[in-house]
Amino acid sequence: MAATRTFSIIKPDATRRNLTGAVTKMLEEAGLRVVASKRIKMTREQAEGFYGVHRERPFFNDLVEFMISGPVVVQVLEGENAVQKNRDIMGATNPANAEPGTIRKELAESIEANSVHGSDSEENAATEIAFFFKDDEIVG
Ligand SMILES: Nc1ncnc2c1ncn2[C@@H]1O[C@H](COP(=O)(O)OP(=O)(O)OP(=O)(O)O)[C@@H](O)[C@H]1O
Repeated sequence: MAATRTFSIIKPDATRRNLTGAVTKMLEEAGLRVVASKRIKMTREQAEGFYGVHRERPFFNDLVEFMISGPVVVQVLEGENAVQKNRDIMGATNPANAEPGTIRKELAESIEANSVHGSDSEENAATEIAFFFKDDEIVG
């Protein structure tokens, strides 16, 4: 099967606790290759745009504040079935419900401060990658 791509964010709770390496190691051990990576401070406009689908949810404002509360690492991941592989290693949104061995079970703090984001479809992955990366920043 051909390699596909997904988009990942290492969230501020993880960068704050120096877990960028630990998260990346778990992604790599799950069979994903990091083909682009940069550490950025998201602007409010970026966070609101990125999470626009959640605009009407009660947790939207807190989520935006959290995502701009510190640096994040945005990444493009490549591998066979990359979207699903990443969702599997991330674990459930709420770390309390996540399987042992997943990033959120092992490393996350709470349902909001849950250490990672990962695209939920190939279509969204393409949109999210284009939101943060130019084509020539991705080196497969
Ligand atoms: N009930 C909630 N309270 C606070 N924050 C929440 C809640 N539900 C979701 N979030 C936050 O919003 C993000 C997006 O929610 P979504 O339902 O899309 O979860 P997800 O698909 O597992 O996570 P992500 O989109 O970040 O990969 C979650 O990762 C989490 O940080």
